[in-house]
Amino acid sequence: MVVASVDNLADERSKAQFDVGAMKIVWAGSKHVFDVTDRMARIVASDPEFRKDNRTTLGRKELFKNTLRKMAHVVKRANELRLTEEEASKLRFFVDEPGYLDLHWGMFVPAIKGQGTEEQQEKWLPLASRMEIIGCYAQTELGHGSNVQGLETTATFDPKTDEFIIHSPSLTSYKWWPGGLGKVSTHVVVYARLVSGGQEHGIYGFIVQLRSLDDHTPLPGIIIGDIGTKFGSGAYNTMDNGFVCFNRVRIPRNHMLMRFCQVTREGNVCLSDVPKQMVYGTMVYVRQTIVSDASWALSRAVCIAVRYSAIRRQFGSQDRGIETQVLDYKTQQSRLFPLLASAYAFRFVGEWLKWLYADVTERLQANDFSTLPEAHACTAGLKSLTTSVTADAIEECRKLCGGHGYLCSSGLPELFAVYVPACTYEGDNVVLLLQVARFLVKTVSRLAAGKKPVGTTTYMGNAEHLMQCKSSASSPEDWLKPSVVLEAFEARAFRLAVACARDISKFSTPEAGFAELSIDLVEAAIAHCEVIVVSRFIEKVQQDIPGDGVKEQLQILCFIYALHLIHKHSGEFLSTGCITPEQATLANEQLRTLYGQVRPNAVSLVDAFNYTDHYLGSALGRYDGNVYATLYAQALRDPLNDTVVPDGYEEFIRPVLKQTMRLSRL
Ligand SMILES: CCCCCCCC/C=C\CCC/C=C/C(=O)SCCNC(=O)CCNC(=O)[C@H](O)C(C)(C)COP(=O)(O)OP(=O)(O)OC[C@H]1O[C@@H](n2cnc3c(N)ncnc32)[C@H](O)[C@@H]1OP(=O)(O)O
Ligand SMILES: Cc1cc2nc3c(=O)[nH]c(=O)nc-3n(C[C@H](O)[C@H](O)[C@H](O)COP(=O)(O)OP(=O)(O)OC[C@H]3O[C@@H](n4cnc5c(N)ncnc54)[C@H](O)[C@@H]3O)c2cc1C
Repeated sequence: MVVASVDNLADERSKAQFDVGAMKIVWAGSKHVFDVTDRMARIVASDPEFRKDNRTTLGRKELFKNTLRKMAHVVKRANELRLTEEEASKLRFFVDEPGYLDLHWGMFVPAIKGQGTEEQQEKWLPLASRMEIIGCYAQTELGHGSNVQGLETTATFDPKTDEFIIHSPSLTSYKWWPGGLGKVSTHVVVYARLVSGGQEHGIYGFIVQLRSLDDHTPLPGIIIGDIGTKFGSGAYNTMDNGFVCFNRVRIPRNHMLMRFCQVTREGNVCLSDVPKQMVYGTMVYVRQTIVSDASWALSRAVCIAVRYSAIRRQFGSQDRGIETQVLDYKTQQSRLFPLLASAYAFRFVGEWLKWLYADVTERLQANDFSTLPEAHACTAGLKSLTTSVTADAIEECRKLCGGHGYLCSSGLPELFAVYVPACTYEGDNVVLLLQVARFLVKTVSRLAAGKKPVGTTTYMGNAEHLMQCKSSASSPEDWLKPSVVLEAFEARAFRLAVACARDISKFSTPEAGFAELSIDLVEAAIAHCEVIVVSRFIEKVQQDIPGDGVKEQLQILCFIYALHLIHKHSGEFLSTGCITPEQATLANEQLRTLYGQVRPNAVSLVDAFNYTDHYLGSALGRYDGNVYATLYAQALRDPLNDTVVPDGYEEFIRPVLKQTMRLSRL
């Protein structure tokens, strides 16, 4: 059935004022990445084994088995097609189903690469890459997640046998949450308190075998299982997040990951000459990948909401003529276009963070640890900012799709349920922002001592100016000047950080001040992270960007991103005196103009994400716009529509009707 809605998207596409193909390359990062991504997405989309439209209707056991089947198929296809690591990881990505492979490749392997000695890497990495063992990452316990130093699991060295004894001393010490642990993994990197010679030496990673490689039963001393059903239908329930209790489980000494700390045959603990925080390296790595993933999740939700908003018509017609596309309503634009702009902003900051991470890793390998605090602050802060915004944005996109957004066939409820734990895992977002705040307060106090700030805090070196400057914006157009925008963001962030540092010093101890002012500190941390995102976006749009009109569109999105934040945080921009109420009004006026400019390009800007209908998984976001027929077809496929008269009629409907009839006769 061809319906009028299909034409809507073709019309929209014909209005584009830029080269969509060139934008696709910018979004992907390079022609090479585009080609790989496109090919892998199509392989997944065309393979019936990777069907996912029934996920929300399956019970937990069926759902999990279905995931196991898909994961096995991923491994088989990757081998058959002789995929490179880059290709295989894209293939897994487009399968779009959380499963043990994510933790095996995303955390177990990186933990060994980052924390293992060369010898240990030589032993374990080939086993892991051939998938002769399946691994996961167990740090969190029932009683402690955020507070890593509070972990209770012990790894006690026994010099008599040259082994570590891994032990869970209490219920609260059971490992709890690790993905892949519950039912699948054969091995785990466990984080535990190292004890040797009766003394504690801090938290380190240990490789422990969990299950027999012959029949998959748990090894002696190990009690293990799944922690139970999680939020949402389908969603993260494809993953076997698990618990494990270790009852004095013995492992060879060389199963401790010893890159940064060695325990000798005699039980002596030798720390290498590196900061102890290097043990947290896997978290830094994963946080960096989570920032990149945020732009994918956000762009996916935005793609659905933009396309549907172009299809959906409400009101505005006289005598039953054609109604207005909801995308034309300014209120819809003001909710949707900042999210579209944020998707691009996060994509670029994610790419930059990848670069930063690679740069820091290179320095660490050369024993230069100077950039470690900044890498920690950037990954923690941007992970927090981008995941919080993305989770809220997915929910906003659901509302932007009206009632149909609430249907599982819109793809949005499941996307939200899968995505929202990103605000918690790899570090609770508030806890991580407090880490950024700690870094900022330190930077401010170093400034006072005459030290020059570097990296993303370089702007703070301009302290005197940032404390005094008043924005020069005197027309809406002035808000299109990068220097005007940047100055406002930098001044707000700096003034908030300085106020926190000043107020902390009024308390009896810095710790007391930090605890009492933590609400302000979190706001200062967000403001600093927004400086990073805005300045990276501005940097991006100042580069040469090939393709007709591509740069112009990105400039529009960049200013939408910045100006919507000024609007959102106007209280802070005003109270810190960075802008006046009149300038805030001018910024808003400019924002409205920019919405008008993005409007004709909106559908093409989401087409540039190059998502397949399989990946989107949404009746509302289909490329061809055939929304209503698809909604109807999917409704008919619902298990409840298998029969016309429902199961339960005889037992539960008929007696009620009969009873009602009896009553009405009385
Ligand atoms: C579909 C395909 C997907 C593919 C992607 C695959 C990836 C899979 C993605 C998702 C699946 C979900 C998997 C989830 C896994 C997990 O959740 S694992 C568990 C993660 N847990 C956490 O993140 C815990 C959070 N807590 C901490 O990180 C720390 O405890 C802390 C909050 C940072 C506090 O640490 P601590 O108490 O030791 O520290 P402080 O006293 O506050 O600080 C001491 C100094 O150390 C500095 N510091 C802290 N952390 C780091 C670090 N990571 N790197 C460098 N430096 C660090 C801190 O700033 C202090 O410095 P200072 O003294 O100079 O101020
Ligand atoms: C889907 C999912 C997958 C996961 N996968 C893994 C995995 O593979 N491996 C693994 O080891 N772990 C995993 N985790 C666990 C995850 O890392 C932790 O849940 C996370 O680190 C948060 O810790 P928590 O649960 O202890 O939260 P808590 O720290 O208990 O947080 C509870 C509340 O307290 C607040 N809070 C805590 N400390 C402070 C503070 N200092 N100041 C102010 N507020 C504070 C938080 O903001 C939050 O609001 C996973 C979790 C989820 C949800």
